[in-house]
Amino acid sequence: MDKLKITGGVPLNGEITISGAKNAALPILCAGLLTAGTLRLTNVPQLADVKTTQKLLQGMGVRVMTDNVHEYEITANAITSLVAPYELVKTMRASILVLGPTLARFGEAQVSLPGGCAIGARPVDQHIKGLQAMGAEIVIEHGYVKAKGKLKGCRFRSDMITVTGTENLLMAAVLAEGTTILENAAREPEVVDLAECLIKMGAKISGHGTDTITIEGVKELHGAEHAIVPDRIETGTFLVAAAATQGKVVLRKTRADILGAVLDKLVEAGAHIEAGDDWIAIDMKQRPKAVDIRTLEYPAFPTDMQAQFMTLNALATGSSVMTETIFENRFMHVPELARMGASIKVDGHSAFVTGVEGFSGATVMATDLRASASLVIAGLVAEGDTIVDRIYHLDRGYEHIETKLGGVGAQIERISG
Ligand SMILES: CC(=O)N[C@H]1[C@@H](OP(=O)(O)OP(=O)(O)OC[C@H]2O[C@@H](n3ccc(=O)[nH]c3=O)[C@H](O)[C@@H]2O)O[C@H](CO)[C@@H](O)[C@@H]1O
Ligand SMILES: C=C(OP(=O)(O)O)C(=O)O
Repeated sequence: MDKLKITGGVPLNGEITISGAKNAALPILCAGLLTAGTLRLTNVPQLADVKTTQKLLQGMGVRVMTDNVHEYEITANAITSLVAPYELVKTMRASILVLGPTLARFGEAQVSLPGGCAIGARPVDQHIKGLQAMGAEIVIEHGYVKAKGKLKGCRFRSDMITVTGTENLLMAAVLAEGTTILENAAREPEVVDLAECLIKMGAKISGHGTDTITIEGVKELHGAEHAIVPDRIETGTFLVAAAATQGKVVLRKTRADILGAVLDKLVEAGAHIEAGDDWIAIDMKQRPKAVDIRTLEYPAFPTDMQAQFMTLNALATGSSVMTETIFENRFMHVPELARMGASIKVDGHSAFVTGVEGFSGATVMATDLRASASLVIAGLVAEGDTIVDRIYHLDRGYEHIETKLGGVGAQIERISG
């Protein structure tokens, strides 16, 4: 199992190029199932989750051509299986995203139920309820969601806002007969990116980016070309890393307009931020000030940035309250940060953080992606060496994190094992 070794204490300085968003690339790769034409994608991040999606699609008979860097061509013109097996779904929950498009195009699909994960139970009941509202017959058997039927447009209001749920239903609705209205829909930029790609493929969609998406079903979609939106969470992670180390960094090929809540909190913490069309610069001259955080659906503060801000708050002057409202168990980084000297008390959905002047390096491990990122940031600041174990979580969502951080001065190396 690979590890990262980080020797802390160097302020980050320089430029980092941001990759395409994991959470947009995964649904958009699955959207390739909706057409016999070729979907050409650029700015696809090189991530373990993208490779898993590639395997999943190939296992269904989809032709996936890639330059193994950032370009993919997906052609689903000779499907051989309508099944997403447990072996792949268990390594990546987002595999559930093949359910909607496969059912919509082929009238049948079987996807292993993802089950819970470290950050919460994460059921997919709303995905299922929405597809049933569109006329699908669904049974859960032997751990699989087995769906069949011809989909018809409907009005569906989900019980809560769900990102992949909205994406699954959106992909199902584009080929359903008639009009579908998705109410209480997720507004995340990755949902918008998927909708824009589907429109290029011939789908009729309006209202994406609002809480009501209207989809007029079409008979078939065609091939298209699409560039994946920049990763706002990777961007935010490097911004926090720069702030925590009191550094000065420019992030290229990214977008400030989809990072509003995160940038506001960095400014509140004392960072100087400038941004242009496709870059963001941060300059942090002093120890951060503590900022209260409450995670919520977009456009509010993202749950996927909570752990990284916890590290920043743990090093700040003053104390803060951080409330997690999206996932019921997303404080797994707290005991690991405590091993490095952080002072954090958790009570229910809130963490009470008292800033300390510094951390000391330690061997730490995490059980999810963003928790791992928070530990890397802590290691960049800590005195001495930090070993971050189980970095397969990081490799799911950060492209060459050690190379990118090393390029701005961090002393970080991957130890293969
Ligand atoms: C691949 C991807 O895009 N992952 C993102 C996506 O995950 P994901 O789409 O899985 O997260 P959801 O938006 O669905 O989850 C939000 C909340 O709704 C609950 N829920 C969801 C669906 C459902 O059918 N029933 C139900 O109860 C979940 O357990 C959770 O408590 O959005 C999350 C919230 O922004 C992010 O943290 C993830 O990075
Ligand atoms: C929770 C995350 O991802 P996933 O939904 O793929 O587990 C994340 O990206 O932080």
